[in-house]
Amino acid sequence: MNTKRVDFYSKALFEQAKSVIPGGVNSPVRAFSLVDSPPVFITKGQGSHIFDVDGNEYIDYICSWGPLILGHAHPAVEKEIQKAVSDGSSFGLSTEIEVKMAKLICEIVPSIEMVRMVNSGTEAVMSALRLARGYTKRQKIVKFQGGYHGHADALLIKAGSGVATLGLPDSPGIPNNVASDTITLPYNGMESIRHTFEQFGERIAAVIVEPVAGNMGVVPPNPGFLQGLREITEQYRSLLIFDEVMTGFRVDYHGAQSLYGVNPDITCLGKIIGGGLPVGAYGGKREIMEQIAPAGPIYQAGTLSGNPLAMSAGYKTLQLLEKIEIYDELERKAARLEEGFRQNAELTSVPLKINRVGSMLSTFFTEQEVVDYETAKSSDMQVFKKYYMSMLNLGILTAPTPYEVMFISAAHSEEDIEDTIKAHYQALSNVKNIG
Ligand SMILES: Cc1ncc(COP(=O)(O)O)c(C=O)c1O
Ligand SMILES: N[C@H](C=O)CCC(=O)O
Repeated sequence: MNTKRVDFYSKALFEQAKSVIPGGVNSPVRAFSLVDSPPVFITKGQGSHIFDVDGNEYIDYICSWGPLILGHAHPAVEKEIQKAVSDGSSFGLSTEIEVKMAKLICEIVPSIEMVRMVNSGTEAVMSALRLARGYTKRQKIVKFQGGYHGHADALLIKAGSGVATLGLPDSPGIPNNVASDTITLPYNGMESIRHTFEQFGERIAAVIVEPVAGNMGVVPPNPGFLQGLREITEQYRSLLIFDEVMTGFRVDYHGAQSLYGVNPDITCLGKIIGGGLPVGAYGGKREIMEQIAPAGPIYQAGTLSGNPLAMSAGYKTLQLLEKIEIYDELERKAARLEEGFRQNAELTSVPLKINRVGSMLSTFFTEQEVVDYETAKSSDMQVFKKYYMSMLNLGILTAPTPYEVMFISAAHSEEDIEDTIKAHYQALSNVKNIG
């Protein structure tokens, strides 16, 4: 671990970047704006560790915001990508690996009978909404406050992730008529869902939900919440869309839908299924999926969709994840991290709530249980900033906002976990000024 972190080159690069890239970054969460620090500029990742242009080394819990469940530069995944690229990087035509990938996803994810590959989670969700609206011939969509589903117009409303981090209201540029068809409700708030369906049920095309919320920090579904959504959508013949872009192959090999025993009509995937390359997918019941062109009339297309490099990296990743021990190991390491963090909070008397589902973990500086966006927002930002910079200076890289997740990967070693717990103790002590 680092003893003294320098950020000279990161600072200089950020200054250059700001003159040619809006805000100096290609995605807002990378700007580190909340923690008043220049962002780290990365040179390479290896296993659980990542290195920046200033020569700092960190234990990485961002893991590319979720895809790297096997860690950076996994040798078998790297080999598949190299093998694929030597035959050409894109054809814009069909390949065998796309068929293998689709078959594998249909085998693994319980509710998926057919799947269409796209290039990002945003695209997957955007296409799933069009499909839901086209299939049901209804307009309205229900989403949850603090839920993030990418940056499609219809869903960039009361969103989590970078939108919450920057404290932005709903984004300018979204047509009023689009926004007016999106209903936002509190996560885990079954009462308000019932009420909404009583009012608008016949006009609701779909409810979209992160089955474990991960873009306001981790917020697990209350017992019965997902089942409740399934029942009410069936009752009103609306579709239930699980956005498993983050949770798919992360909280369970078969997805959150298997973990909680609820089958949605449509599932959105991304992140892990690309093995670190750009990807997305949406899939579901045959009857619904066959509405997509050219099988049906609902149009959706993509020059790079099913890209052979992304398919090869993703296919190999899913094959490697099939070993049940991987998820047991992830659970064990994440549970140890949670336990260490709890002990540190007790020892330092820092109010801390920890939410965790499998290898997704979040900490909130609050006394309140975090069950939705309102309670997530009770996390003390000043404390977070101080804590965050201490962790970074101690060589632990986590998301620079409480509205994201710590991802534990198969590459994190016992030593990494113990080092992180020690750093956490030091960071909490700094917060209390007792260290
Ligand atoms: C749950 C969820 N859905 C959708 C997205 C959008 O995916 P992408 O960033 O690949 O467009 C993300 C992450 O960004 C996500 O966490
Ligand atoms: N929370 C986002 C996805 O999960 C983080 C990735 C991004 O927006 O850059």
